[in-house]
Amino acid sequence: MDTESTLRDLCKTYGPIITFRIGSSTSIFIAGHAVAHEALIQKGAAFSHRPGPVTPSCIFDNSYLDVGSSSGKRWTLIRRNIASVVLIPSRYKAFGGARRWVLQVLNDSLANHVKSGEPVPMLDRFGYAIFCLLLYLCFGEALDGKIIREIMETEKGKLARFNLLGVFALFPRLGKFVFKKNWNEMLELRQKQLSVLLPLIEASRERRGNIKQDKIDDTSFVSYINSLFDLEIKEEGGRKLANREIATLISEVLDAGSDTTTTTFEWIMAHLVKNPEMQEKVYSEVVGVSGLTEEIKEEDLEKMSYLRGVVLEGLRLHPPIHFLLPRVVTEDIVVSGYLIPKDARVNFLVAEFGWDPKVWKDPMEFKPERFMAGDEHEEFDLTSTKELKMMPFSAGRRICPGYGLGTLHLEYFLANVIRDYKWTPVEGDDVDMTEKMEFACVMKHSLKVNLTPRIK
Ligand code: HEM
Repeated sequence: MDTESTLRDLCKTYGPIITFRIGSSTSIFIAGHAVAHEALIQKGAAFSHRPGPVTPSCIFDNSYLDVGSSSGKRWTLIRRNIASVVLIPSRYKAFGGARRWVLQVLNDSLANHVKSGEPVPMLDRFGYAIFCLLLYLCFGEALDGKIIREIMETEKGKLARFNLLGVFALFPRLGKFVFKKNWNEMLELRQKQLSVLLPLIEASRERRGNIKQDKIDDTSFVSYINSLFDLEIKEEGGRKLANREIATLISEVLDAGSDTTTTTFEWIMAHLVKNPEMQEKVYSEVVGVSGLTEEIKEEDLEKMSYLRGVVLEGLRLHPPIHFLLPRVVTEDIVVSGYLIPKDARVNFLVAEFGWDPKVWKDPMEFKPERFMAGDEHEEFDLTSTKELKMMPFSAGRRICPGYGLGTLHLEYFLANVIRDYKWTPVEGDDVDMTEKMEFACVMKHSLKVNLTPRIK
């Protein structure tokens, strides 16, 4: 039995909050909706510090970014900045040109598969497309395919060793001694990462030259890198970020936005392949709103309530992240009657919230209708401000800054690929829904499907 299901069972037996004490350190896991809502939304300010590295790359550089947020300042600055680029809908919608380009990249690769008659490995195809898109968001331009592959390879290599990062951060000397081979592999990956990213950053910096800050209003297109060039670190005399630090931050967005979106997409496609009638419903809705061949616009997606239900249901049943980035409380606080002592590490059983039978009827079934008109979850609020029912993007001050962008990407690509192709299982393949925990919770056996173009 794995740690997560053990924790789930303990919560079922002993209540919504489980405390472990080892020596002087306290770890707390929260599974109750009301407790989590109060902790993250009402008392979120007390949960503001994070121990250990904030991102995988932080353990490499002894820089401003390295700080495990002991003052919270690093996080606040970086967090506000990323939010200013990806959280404002009118601003991320301005990346429409990039989405169209990536859709073309995806379509070309799917068309090649159809020609070859081979089943399509979904994770790989869609994963590459999302990477292209995130790199566009970071650099403000379409990068060369070879460079994209190189960056993707190093980021994947780092994420594959994600579990060891905590060890290196908490026990730097011992960790590097005991896991010497892994540490050397990580250093090699960091070198590779820098060798690709630094020249790109340098070229962007040169291009930007003396141009003053982009006119930032709600609708302007702001690439992430330009927002980083403009950041000033007040605590260090107003200095600007160094190129290595910028590489780290770009890598953070790539890691946070790629596997999460790709994995959710794969799970959703798996359900739609298993349930062809649901796939046909999505198809009819998309064609009804956008027509058979016209471009699917962002405003069209807002009219597709079944598609939205499919995406929310995918996020509920298969949240890619099962534990949040760890928190430490800054003062003794009482949450829903439970005392959480200062310095306790707190985490949340993310998946458990979406699977709770007290909140969700038939929680383990994939039912997009539960989010549609007439259902009690019709007005579902992904940010959990009023009530917490599930939290695939977390909740409160630290909610994923990419939640709007992530759902838009899922809706946009699903609408397009389902309108263009009928997706069917490979003969003899049952579509295995077994989970496997990596950086994200992925399908143990990656989805392979056959595609038939809808319009010949
Ligand atoms: C389906 C897609 C996605 C899911 C399910 C998801 C989920 C999450 C979760 C659970 C967290 C942890 C929050 C916490 O600890 O409270 C997180 C953090 C983060 N996500 Fe996402 N995410 C997605 C897509 C994206 C995208 C597209 C981007 C950016 C382009 C992004 C950027 C980030 C960043 C930068 C953080 C760290 C925030 C911080 O340090 O406070 N995510 N995400």
